[in-house]
Amino acid sequence: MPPKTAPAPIPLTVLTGFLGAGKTTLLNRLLRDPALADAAVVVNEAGEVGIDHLLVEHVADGIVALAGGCLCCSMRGDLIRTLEDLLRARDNGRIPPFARLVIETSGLADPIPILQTLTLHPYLAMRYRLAAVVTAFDAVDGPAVVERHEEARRQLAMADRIVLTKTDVADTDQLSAARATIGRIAPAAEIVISGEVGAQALIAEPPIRVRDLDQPPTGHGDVSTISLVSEAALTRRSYDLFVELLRSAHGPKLLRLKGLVRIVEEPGRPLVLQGVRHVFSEPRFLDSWPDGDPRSRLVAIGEGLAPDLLAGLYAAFAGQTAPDRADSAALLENPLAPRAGGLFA
Ligand SMILES: Nc1nc2c(ncn2[C@@H]2O[C@H](COP(=O)(O)OP(=O)(O)OP(=O)(O)O)[C@@H](O)[C@H]2O)c(=O)[nH]1
Repeated sequence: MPPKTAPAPIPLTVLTGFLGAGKTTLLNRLLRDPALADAAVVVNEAGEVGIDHLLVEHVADGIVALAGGCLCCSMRGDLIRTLEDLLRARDNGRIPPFARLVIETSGLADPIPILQTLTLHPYLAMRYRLAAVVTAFDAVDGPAVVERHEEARRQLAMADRIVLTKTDVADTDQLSAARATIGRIAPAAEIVISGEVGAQALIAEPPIRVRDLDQPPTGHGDVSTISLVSEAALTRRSYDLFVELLRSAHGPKLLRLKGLVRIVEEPGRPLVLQGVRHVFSEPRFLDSWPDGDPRSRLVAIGEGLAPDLLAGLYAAFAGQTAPDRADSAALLENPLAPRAGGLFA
């Protein structure tokens, strides 16, 4: 019998970039390309409640959601298990033999511990081959974010390829500043424009480079993630007020707010909420609840957020009154007044 040869390692792309930089939007578009039809995708989110995998529309069967923490810290063991499980399922024929793997990290991820795990784990390093690190970089906010968040700086520094996002809304000065920041932190990285790239942005392999992975993990400072799951629905009007209040009273602290919201007037389909720092996208409805679960799910990531901020505010606007909780009228009158229960602590 001829000796068994080891299977060729599966190319793996790490897609990273800070909170709201545009990773999921990019991935969603590129996965429609037949060149990525045989890709498996792992989506990691910092919140307990996963949202992103529900918004990646096209390869639902090939997507694994890893919510509940950052791959760079609490979830490293889960990443290893997930990648091993995928291999086992592939080897046993339980899932199609995917030909490449894309890992979308959470926006808060320090990429260095993730790259350490992928390149130093004996079994994973044998079965997967790091093909490229691709970083989504917000052309409008990116430079300021890099100054404040070490995670964002490392995401740039580790990149083989940087996909500049939001160039459609950036002015010339912002574009120059974004390119200058990249030139300073990642001078060797290839730069491409989000709206102009196809699947090759995730597939093409740059020349092999040596990265300095011998750096201690960066913490996430005072940044915390809070989540909410609720069966209660908001009316369109109370939804607008809820978001407006979050934005006006807590905007400076919020790095990211996203979710699916159950709306009284449209019970059959969720409204998608997307906020990145002070910028909120126009609300849009999906055609249906992506996983058949018609509950509102929200995640907020920010600095110094009170743990019960989302739950308290949402309940108030959904009309769920409680003795120790301000109702929506009181909140609108004075959103910053301290409340029993510490809603605005
Ligand atoms: N104008 C504009 N908006 C964009 C672009 N890319 C993403 N967005 C918007 O930015 C917001 C965040 O986009 P996502 O793709 O969810 O960002 P992300 O990096 O996956 O976010 P996290 O996973 O939460 O870190 C959404 O409202 C998108 O519609 C872009 O190129 N141009």
